[in-house]
Amino acid sequence: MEYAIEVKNLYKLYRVGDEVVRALNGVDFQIKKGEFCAIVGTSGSGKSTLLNMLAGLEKPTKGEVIIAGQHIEHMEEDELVSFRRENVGFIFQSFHLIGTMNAVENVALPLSFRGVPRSERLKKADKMLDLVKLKKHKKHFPNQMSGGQQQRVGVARALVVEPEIIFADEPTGNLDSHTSEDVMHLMQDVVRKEKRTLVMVTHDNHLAEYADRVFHIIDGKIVKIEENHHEKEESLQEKDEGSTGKKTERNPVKKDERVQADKNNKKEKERA
Ligand SMILES: Nc1ncnc2c1ncn2[C@@H]1O[C@H](COP(=O)(O)OP(=O)(O)OP(=O)(O)O)[C@@H](O)[C@H]1O
Repeated sequence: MEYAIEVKNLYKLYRVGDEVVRALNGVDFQIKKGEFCAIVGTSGSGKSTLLNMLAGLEKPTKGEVIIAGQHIEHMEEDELVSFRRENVGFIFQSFHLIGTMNAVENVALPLSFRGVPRSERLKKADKMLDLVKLKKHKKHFPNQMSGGQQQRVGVARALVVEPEIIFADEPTGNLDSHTSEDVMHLMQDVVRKEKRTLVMVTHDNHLAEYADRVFHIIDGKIVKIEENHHEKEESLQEKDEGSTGKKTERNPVKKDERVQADKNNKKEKERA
C-alpha cells in the first residue's frame, strides 16, 4: 500500500546548554491516503516538532520521513519549498489571513504562487468558499468575519491547491468551544468529500475524536494509537452558515490557555 505519510525511527534532539532534549525519541507510524489523524499530547510532548518534521520545516536528527512517496529528510531547502507548494496545505491557529484582501482573494492567493491566471484563481477560490459554506461572505474582509468564518476561509485556502496532505496546528485554538465544533465538523466533512489526508495537532482530546485515528504522544514517543469509528456516511450536520454567522468571541480567558495560545502564535509566526 502506498501511504500518504510514513515515519520511520524518527528522532529530533535539541542541545540546550549542556543538556540534550529528546523532542522526538523514536517515532514510527504510517498514515493512509484519505485518513484524518490527530496527534494529541500535553505541552512539550513533541507535537509541533513532529508536525514540523512531517511538513519538512525542520530536519530530523535521525530517521526517515516519506511524504507522498518521497523522502523529504534529505531534501535541500529549495526542493522542500517546491515540494510543500505542490503537496501540502496548512491551516494555522491564528488563521494568517491577509487583512487587505477579501475572502476570495485570500483563498486565491496560494494559486498565484503557482502561476495560475487570475480569472481561474478567482473561480477556484469561489468554489472553495461554497464548499466551506461561506457563499455570503466572499467579499468580506477578515475583520468583517467571525473567528469561525475566518478559519473556514483558512480551510478553503488550504484546500484550493488540491494538496494531497493538509497539516493543521491547533486549528481551533483561537475559537470558542461551539465554534471549534463547527470548524471540526467542517474539516472532517470537506477532507472526506475532497479525499484529502489531514494531520491535526491538538492538546484537546475531545477535538481529537473527530479524527479517524488518534496518536497520543508523551515525551517524544507515540504511546498509543486509538481508532475512532465514525459513521462514514454521516455528513456535516445540516447547518446553514448562519450558525457561525454571529460574531464569536475569542476563547474566554483562562490565563494559562492564553499563554499557550500566545506561545503557539509566536511559533506560527516563526514558521510563516
Ligand atoms: N528549538 C528548540 N530548541 C530546544 N528545545 C526545543 C526546541 N523546540 C522544542 N524544544 C523542546 O522539545 C520538546 C517538545 O517541544 P514541542 O514544541 O514539540 O512540544 P509541543 O507538544 O508542541 O508543545 P506545545 O503544545 O506547548 O506547543 C520540549 O521539551 C521543548 O522544550
